[in-house]
Amino acid sequence: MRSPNRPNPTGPRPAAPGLEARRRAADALDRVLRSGASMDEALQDAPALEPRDRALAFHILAVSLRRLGTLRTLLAGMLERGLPRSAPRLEAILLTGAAQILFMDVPDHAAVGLAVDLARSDRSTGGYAGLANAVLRRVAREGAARLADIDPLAVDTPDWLRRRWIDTYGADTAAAIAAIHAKEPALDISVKADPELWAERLSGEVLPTGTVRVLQAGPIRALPGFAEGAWWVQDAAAALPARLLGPVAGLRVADLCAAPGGKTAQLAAAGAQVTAIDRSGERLVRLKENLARLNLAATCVAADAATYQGGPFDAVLLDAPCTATGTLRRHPDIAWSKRPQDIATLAALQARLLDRALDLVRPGGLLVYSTCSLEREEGEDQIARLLSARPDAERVPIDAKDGAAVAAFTTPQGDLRTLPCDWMRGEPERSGLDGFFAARLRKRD
Ligand SMILES: C[S@@+](CC[C@H](N)C(=O)[O-])C[C@H]1O[C@@H](n2cnc3c(N)ncnc32)[C@H](O)[C@@H]1O
Repeated sequence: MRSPNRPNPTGPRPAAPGLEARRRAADALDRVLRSGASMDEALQDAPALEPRDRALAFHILAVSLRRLGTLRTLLAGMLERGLPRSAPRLEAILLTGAAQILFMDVPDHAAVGLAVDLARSDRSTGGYAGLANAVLRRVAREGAARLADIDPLAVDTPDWLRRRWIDTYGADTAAAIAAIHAKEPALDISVKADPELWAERLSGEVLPTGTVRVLQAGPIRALPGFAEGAWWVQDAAAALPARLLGPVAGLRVADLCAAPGGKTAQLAAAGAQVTAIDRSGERLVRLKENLARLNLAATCVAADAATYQGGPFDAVLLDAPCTATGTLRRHPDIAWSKRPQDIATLAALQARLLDRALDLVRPGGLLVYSTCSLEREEGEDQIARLLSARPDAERVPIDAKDGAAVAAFTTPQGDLRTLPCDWMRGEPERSGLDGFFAARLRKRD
């Protein structure tokens, strides 16, 4: 590994090991921050990387976004003249370098050396390689101590979200949500059968709701059981809404916003005849690939669910598009890409979808509505509106019959609400789950 002090040799040198993963992480961070791309979008267009390098690039990107406010505060205190305007990409190199030094298991000299190589290799940042070297060496020397003066809860959540969460859930819970966001979440998977066996094979544990939680995962496709389709990736909270439909074997079930198909897979694995509908043809391709790997079947339809003509169905699941503010543990980019006004736009779409979803249920059939949002407008308020507007809908409260672990998340109204800071189980890495809302309704006969 090159030391950051070594003189720059003339002529082309072979790329240092790990440089490509760092380049990809810095490029992706730059895209997320400057053009609002999602983490997946920012990483997917790039030419193929070795799975290990891709996993590393993803990890560096996720940590940089998770601790963005902390890293920016720290760097601002070390850049006497601020960031050079002529080299905006330098910020991404410094952020990803500092993230590796402070929050990842990367030797300081490797993180500094590779960031300097990266700066040098790009025309716009080449002139600032010395600055990158000096700043990141300072981060390595002083960063950990300076972290003590930065309140991650104040800087790593955008103001508008933090204020909303304090209003809705209270200051202590908002602080607990922000604290769990600082930690990397475990890999959660849903298994087709035999969770105990897969927990053992993957050195994981079975959670009270049946999800298997794996702490040391590495590249997902290389894990036992992936290629043979024994399981799929699904957060423990995301696995709950489909279960609220109860036994579905032999029932005709519509999954209205289905892609990439986590809930479709649950319903199909439980024996339902599933019609999986999604507006995005591209995402439906992923759903079909996922079902093929899992050897599960569903009828797939590319359509706008708000105007879809079909059914009636015995049961409908509407996992509506939302701001996804409950998923910041896994998608920290959302904190920085969503805007307050997105809530009203999505809430209007959710209301239309919910009305149509109820139309598609046969009299006496069940409808489950869910979103992975912490915002009331996308959860509790939607159901209050539907129940007051539609006399043909009644709530079927979630209770102990749904299992004690699920019933633990029930609201006073009988809906389900999980928060990222729920399920604190010792170490933060073993704790938490996505923030979800779900309600179960019956269409009156
Ligand atoms: C939260 S994701 C669904 C996740 C999925 N249920 C799962 O468990 O894997 C929302 C999905 O809604 C789709 N969508 C958005 N608007 C839609 C509409 N009007 N009709 C149908 N699908 C829509 C998006 O393409 C996206 O795939």
